Amino acid sequence: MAMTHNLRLLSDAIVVGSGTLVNDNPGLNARVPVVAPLDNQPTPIAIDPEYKMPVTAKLISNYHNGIGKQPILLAYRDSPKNDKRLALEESGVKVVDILTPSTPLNRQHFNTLSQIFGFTRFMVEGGATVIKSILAASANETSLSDTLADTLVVTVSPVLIGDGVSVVKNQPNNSKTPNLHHKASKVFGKDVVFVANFIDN
Ligand SMILES: NC(=O)C1=CN([C@@H]2O[C@H](COP(=O)(O)OP(=O)(O)OC[C@H]3O[C@@H](n4cnc5c(N)ncnc54)[C@H](OP(=O)(O)O)[C@@H]3O)[C@@H](O)[C@H]2O)C=CC1
Ligand SMILES: Nc1nc(O)c(N)c(N[C@@H]2O[C@H](COP(=O)(O)O)[C@@H](O)[C@H]2O)n1
Repeated sequence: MAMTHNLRLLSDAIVVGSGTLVNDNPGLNARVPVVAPLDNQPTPIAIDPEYKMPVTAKLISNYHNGIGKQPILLAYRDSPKNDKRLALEESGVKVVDILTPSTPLNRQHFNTLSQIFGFTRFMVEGGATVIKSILAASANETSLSDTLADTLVVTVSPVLIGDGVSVVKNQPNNSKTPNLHHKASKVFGKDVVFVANFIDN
């Protein structure tokens, strides 16, 4: 986890899907091991078009406690301005309507976030659904200079969890599996971390 927190510190924004948000209630701030200064914290971004984020979410309390940046929630264009959305906005969540139903996360979404907020370094933490769409978008890019994602970091822990979660199976239609170039492997405690770059198909 120390490595994860250092990666967070190197990022402008940390992206997770609503599944991770609801299951884990993550903080997504950089704690290395103590909380890094607010100016250096990444902005948490939740892809949460159904407004599943509870107003008690750690992302929100971290913001109010000065240990995390203002959280951003990505919703659909023309999303309803319903009571839940208003409650989240009143709690301090910045809602950005840039998603389109049935459209996986893609370069355009990141370009828009860069234009609005000036982010250039995104770290996509999970979960499987979001990572699958990033891998698919990266595999379908035409050249290395265009690749949406540039680095994949995989941690393998010595824990058996049954079938686990497949990241590249059941990719969206017409998408390829990205080509990867092994960059480095390192043991951290009991975990092995693999780092790979995306290369041209
Ligand atoms: N081991 C690790 O390092 C990590 C593990 N995880 C684990 O992953 C699990 C969650 O994974 P998973 O269930 O796949 O969920 P995700 O966290 O990937 O979230 C998926 C949800 O995000 C929303 N979403 C994603 N892309 C789009 C899009 N383009 N447009 C609209 N909505 C979108 C949808 O929300 P909706 O359905 O609300 O419309 C979708 O169901 C958690 O249990 C967590 O513990 C997570 C992070 C790291
Ligand atoms: N990127 C990443 N690498 C790991 O090795 C991990 N174990 C995780 N875990 C995810 O981090 C989230 C919790 O964050 P906070 O500690 O609450 O800030 C949670 O979503 C885990 O799934 N991520």
